[in-house]
Amino acid sequence: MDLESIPGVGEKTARALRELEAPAATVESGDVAAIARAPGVNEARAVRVARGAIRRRHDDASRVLATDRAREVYRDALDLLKERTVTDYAEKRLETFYPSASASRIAEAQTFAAAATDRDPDPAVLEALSGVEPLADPPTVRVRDRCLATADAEVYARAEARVPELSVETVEDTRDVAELARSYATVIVLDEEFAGMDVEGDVHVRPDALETPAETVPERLLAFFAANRGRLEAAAAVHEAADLDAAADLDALRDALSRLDDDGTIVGDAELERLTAAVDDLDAAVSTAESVADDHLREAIRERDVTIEGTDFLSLVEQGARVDSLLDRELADEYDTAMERARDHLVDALDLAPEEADLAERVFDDDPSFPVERDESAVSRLRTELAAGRDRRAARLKADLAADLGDLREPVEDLVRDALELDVELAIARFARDFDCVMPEVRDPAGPAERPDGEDDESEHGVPGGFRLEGGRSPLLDVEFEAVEPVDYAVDGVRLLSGVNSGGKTSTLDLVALVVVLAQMGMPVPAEEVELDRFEEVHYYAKSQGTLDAGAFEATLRDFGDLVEGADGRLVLVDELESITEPGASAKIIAGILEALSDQQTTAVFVSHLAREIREAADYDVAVDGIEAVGLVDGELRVNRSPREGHLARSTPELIVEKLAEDRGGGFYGDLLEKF
Ligand SMILES: Nc1ncnc2c1ncn2[C@@H]1O[C@H](COP(=O)(O)OP(=O)(O)OP(=O)(O)O)[C@@H](O)[C@H]1O
Repeated sequence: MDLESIPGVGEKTARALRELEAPAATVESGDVAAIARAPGVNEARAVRVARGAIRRRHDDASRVLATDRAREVYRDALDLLKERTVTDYAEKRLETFYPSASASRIAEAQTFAAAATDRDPDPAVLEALSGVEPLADPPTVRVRDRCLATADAEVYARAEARVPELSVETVEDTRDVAELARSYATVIVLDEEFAGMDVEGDVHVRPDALETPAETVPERLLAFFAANRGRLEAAAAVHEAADLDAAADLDALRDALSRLDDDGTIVGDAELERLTAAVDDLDAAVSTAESVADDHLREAIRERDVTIEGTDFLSLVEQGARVDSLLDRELADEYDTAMERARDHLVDALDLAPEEADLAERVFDDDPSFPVERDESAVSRLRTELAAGRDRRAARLKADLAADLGDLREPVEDLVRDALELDVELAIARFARDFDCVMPEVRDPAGPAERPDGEDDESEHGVPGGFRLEGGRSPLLDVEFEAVEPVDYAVDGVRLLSGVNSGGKTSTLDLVALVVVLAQMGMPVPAEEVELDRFEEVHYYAKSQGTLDAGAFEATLRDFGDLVEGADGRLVLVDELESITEPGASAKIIAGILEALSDQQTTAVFVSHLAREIREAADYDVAVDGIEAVGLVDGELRVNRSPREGHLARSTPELIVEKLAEDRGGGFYGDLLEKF
């Protein structure tokens, strides 16, 4: 696959991605953590790469978010979802969902989101998720008692690259190998031609050693699993709590992890522990054994009358003969007992096996002496034997464990990824529950032939183009979600939206934008029912803060000039454009924009307080909807939040004048009311 054909992937990123084990599959998987393992590719870039891969898959060059405010709404939508994740992974992964104008992309994302909303966001699962993170590669462990050897320069280079844990040595002949065998406990020769050589030491000829790293450097697997223990245990717990099918055998995984220490060494093997302790305690145990023997002898001597014959006494004095000979003769039995006790102590204290006990016997020889003396060379032999036993056992256990872990290595990648992906799904599920969402119906927009100008095209759903939402409630309002009043609104074509102050006009535009953006991301939307055309672009303009100076005004007019050019398939939402300049000019400008848009397949809502003036300035019959006040209650307006179609809502001042006129029975207020 040509990675550079992914939108946004240049030569440099492509090169980095090629370092991944399976570049094409990884990029396509959307697994942002896996993509971010490419050197120099951070998470933000990984998200862009994953999105680029989605775009390429769907041949989707759409740029739905056409204005700053539209992009803000997307950020808000994303935040609502991201707030409901547990893991960083899921936060990043959610960013791969973008509002698209591609039918197949929206359908794909909808399938994912629909399955996600069926998930149960059980607190136990969320709790377990808190420990899950993408698997990490621990730093390379250096193994110093083993080396690789080869006579071939190419093999040498390959070995260095593939097995950085071991030294790679160059050998020319068997003599060189023998030399290495004296410095390393194990030598692995990579060249076939050395097969059958007769060299002393632990030397193996294994031409496949580079292809079987689990055997060659079991330490690598052990270090990987040790470093990722917490994440793996958490991922296993997530699968159990969520009752998910696990990609790896969880019992086997737990068993393997229980045999592994955090530093990558083996634990839980009684024999290895015995041998390790025996080596460590050998010196202390021999000293204690000496004391045991000495104590016994001291006691025995103290209680004994020893008669020395004159000749013996003479030889003691004259020839410097040792008292040991006396000991031997006089206390032979006691000495034997003392030695036996010393040996027994050694065997007991070190928990020695029978063949080791034979070696231990020799630590205390039969030559009597007082105090008792160990045979250093026997101690050293025993130590060598025990250490060799320990190392052999450790190596075998490591190899066994590595074989078990080798079988788990790939499945655990899936295990962790599935747990992390579950977090993505649960965030969507929680979003859908928290805001009573529904899956919207995103329709193919009718082409010009199907929607002839000026005629209503009643589609098979009974609704013309544009959008129709029922019971929409925006989670972005400044009131508690429970207090948000549902809004129904359907728009086909170009509309002016009038309404009382603070009636909810801006909030309605926000709701429409949010619903459309979420819908085209493939996500559920906060409403009871929603149908919409698939929009090519969303142009949302927020209310400008005050009148613009000449330069900014010109720039804004240019924006709208561009907007009305080829506006087919666009959703245009504009909030109080009149605030950019003085009201008379504003009404004319808005009327002109509406005219231009009404000739096209555009869905537009312009919020304005100048609906009447705009209508007068326009040379076609501008459709006006209104958010109307139901009345004034205790000085506060009660409004119906759902815009009424074809209704110019009265303004707040008009409503207040009307109330005064009613209260006072006409008069000045009655005359004033006439003017509206
Ligand atoms: N659907 C709703 N449910 C509950 N409260 C709402 C709803 N819509 C709007 N509001 C409340 O009304 C306030 C004003 O809404 P908004 O700013 O949308 O009104 P507006 O008609 O655009 O006002 P203005 O004419 O002053 O620009 C919001 O801040 C919110 O508190």
